[in-house]
Amino acid sequence: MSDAAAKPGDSHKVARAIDALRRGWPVACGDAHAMVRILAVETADEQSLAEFDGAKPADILIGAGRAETLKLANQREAATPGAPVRIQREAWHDLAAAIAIADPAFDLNTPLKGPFHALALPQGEALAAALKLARLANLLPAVFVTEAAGGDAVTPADIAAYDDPNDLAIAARARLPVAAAETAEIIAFRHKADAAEHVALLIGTPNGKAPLVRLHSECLTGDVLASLKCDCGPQLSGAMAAMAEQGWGILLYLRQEGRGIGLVNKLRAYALQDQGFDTVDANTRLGFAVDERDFGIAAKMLKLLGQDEIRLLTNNPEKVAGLEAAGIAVRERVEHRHGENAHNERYLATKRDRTGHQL
Ligand SMILES: Nc1nc2c(ncn2[C@@H]2O[C@H](COP(=O)(O)OP(=O)(O)OP(=O)(O)O)[C@@H](O)[C@H]2O)c(=O)[nH]1
Ligand SMILES: [Zn+2]
Repeated sequence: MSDAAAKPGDSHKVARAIDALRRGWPVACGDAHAMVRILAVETADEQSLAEFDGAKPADILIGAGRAETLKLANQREAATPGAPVRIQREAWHDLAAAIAIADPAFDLNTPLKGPFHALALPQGEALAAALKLARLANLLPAVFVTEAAGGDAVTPADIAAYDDPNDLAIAARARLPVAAAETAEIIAFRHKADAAEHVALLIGTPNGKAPLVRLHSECLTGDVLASLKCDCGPQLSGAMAAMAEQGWGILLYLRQEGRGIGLVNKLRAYALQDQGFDTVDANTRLGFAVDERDFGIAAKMLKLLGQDEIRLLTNNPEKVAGLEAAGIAVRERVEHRHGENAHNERYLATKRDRTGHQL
């Protein structure tokens, strides 16, 4: 098997695998212990599935949160919404049926009948890595899966190392006067594996004190379109105003759209919210964790800026814990409430009641 020779944490292989999944091409994933081949359900077509299936139809791998909606219990780690659940493919599971298993959008119109049979997961590590690969590709965590006999594969170790915050570096910086503050500097960061460029906006002038910091996760709908479904737009401008007023602050604009599930999946979550599910249940019904973000990236950005003691504008204790775990001392949590309206009332109530936000 050639992966014994490959260097661990091979980001080229992961990048190629992500690209392949998005294009609807099969990918081999695993190591010397267990290896599988996968094909993303969302990007498969009749022909690619027929080629992939071979003599025995490939099974379907989904996230445990989605499996719960389908009334499927996982044998392992059923409590983790993102854990893999392997469904035995039955004769009636054609591509359309597989898409209905993967995507909850049509659950209410065409309830899935089942019964579904979950299989044991002897290749658990390879299967968990396969689902992480689909998530890194911003696809639904749902893939066709079949055993692979060996050959060149992307390994769980490659995938685990792929989004390592230590691979982040400052790429460019320039003065950027903004409406909130004429004295400001923008700094762009690049990650060797990821095309998404994170940004820091330094507002005002360092004064030797712990800066006021805001971790803002990208929200195209809120930041650009002024969506009323969330509080992101007003929180963004509110953070810049607070920093300008204090004379020294750092806004981190993190390219973690939709709490890390990507724009398309966030809009799928919105469609589920139109059906009555809240923001937490919408994420888990899609097979994602409630929050897929990794605040290690933000911590690394702060360290590259020479700041390891901060005051944080947030209502989310997970942000404080995530930064502290990554070596940033959060000296103070500063409440950050902005932009409540009739459309985001339920969203904010869900944050307060179900995700521990201090609202
Ligand atoms: N998946 C998903 N993401 C959402 C939803 N609504 C907003 N978001 C995303 O949530 C992120 C905004 O989170 P933040 O502003 O960091 O808010 P927070 O984690 O609640 O914490 P604070 O605002 O700091 O208290 C953005 O990436 C949005 O795109 C939703 O219903 N589903
Ligand atoms: Zn938003």
